[in-house]
Amino acid sequence: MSSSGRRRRNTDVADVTNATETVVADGAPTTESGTSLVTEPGQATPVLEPGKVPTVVVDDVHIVYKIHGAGSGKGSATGALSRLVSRKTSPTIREVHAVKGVTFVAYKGEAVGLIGSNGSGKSTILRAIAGLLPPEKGCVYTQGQPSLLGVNAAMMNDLTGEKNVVLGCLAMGMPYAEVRERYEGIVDFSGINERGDFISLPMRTYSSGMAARLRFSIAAAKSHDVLLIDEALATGDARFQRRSEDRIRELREEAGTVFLVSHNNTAIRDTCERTIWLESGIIRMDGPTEEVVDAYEEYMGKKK
Ligand SMILES: Nc1ncnc2c1ncn2[C@@H]1O[C@H](COP(=O)(O)OP(=O)(O)OP(=O)(O)O)[C@@H](O)[C@H]1O
Repeated sequence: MSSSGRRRRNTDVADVTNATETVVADGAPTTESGTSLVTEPGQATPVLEPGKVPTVVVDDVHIVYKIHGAGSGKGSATGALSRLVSRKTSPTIREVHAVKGVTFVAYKGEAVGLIGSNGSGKSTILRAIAGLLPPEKGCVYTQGQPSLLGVNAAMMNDLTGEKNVVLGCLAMGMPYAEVRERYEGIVDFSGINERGDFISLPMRTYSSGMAARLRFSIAAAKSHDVLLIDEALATGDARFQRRSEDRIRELREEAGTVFLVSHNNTAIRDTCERTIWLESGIIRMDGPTEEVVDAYEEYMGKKK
């Protein structure tokens, strides 16, 4: 496996194994079957861990956003004058190096929390795992098709909740007969109809919490090899959060891997046994949730 280049691949476990075998060949521990990996914090290459099945391998990933037209002074008279004088026709491109050499491996049946202060790169790494952002350098390997569930995930605001449930399920590849079968369950889980027939109203009439609940309910209706959740739990009320946490546990038992990005440390503690702490695009800590969240809370306390 090459760990450089602007590439992202979806591979099966066998491909992941083959890919990582090359990387770990020089002295890193491998399993007998060679099918699983371990990552140690700050380590540059993913390493195999015995007896586990890898579902996501993030290998020295760098993500750089390029912002076009972000040159200083753009739009102002002085900016225009300086462009005229310097004869520059195109405005400057600015780069934000959001993720800087992140390496880790996630396994089947794991729920992994992603924490860190604002702008630390959590959502960016999630989008890279989902295949929505190409790495500037490094590779992401995944088992199956990862599904990203974010509070901003696209829903058709002018369509009713009902239509969005059907479209969302079809978009996840569910056959129409199964959508009809699961429809009631999804609406019940979301609790949208608890205070009236809201499901027949356009999504634009929903509060952000209601919309997030419906999104979660649609995504959670299907088993995913890799489910990526960005803050969805933070917006629901306490009862819905408990229900979502239970569902996340079930999804993990159905053989998937769940990633949860959240500023709600209680949700992270209750849902994930492993947590990765990112700061300024770099992994600061990766380990058991209790240890990592304790260290993060101490860091945030000190920062105040
Ligand atoms: N579309 C974008 N274009 C340019 N820069 C971006 C874009 N999205 C994010 N960034 C930058 O990348 C960095 C990481 O952002 P990201 O959203 O991944 O952080 P985060 O840890 O999820 O933050 P938060 O906790 O506030 O949601 C930040 O510096 C941010 O300004």
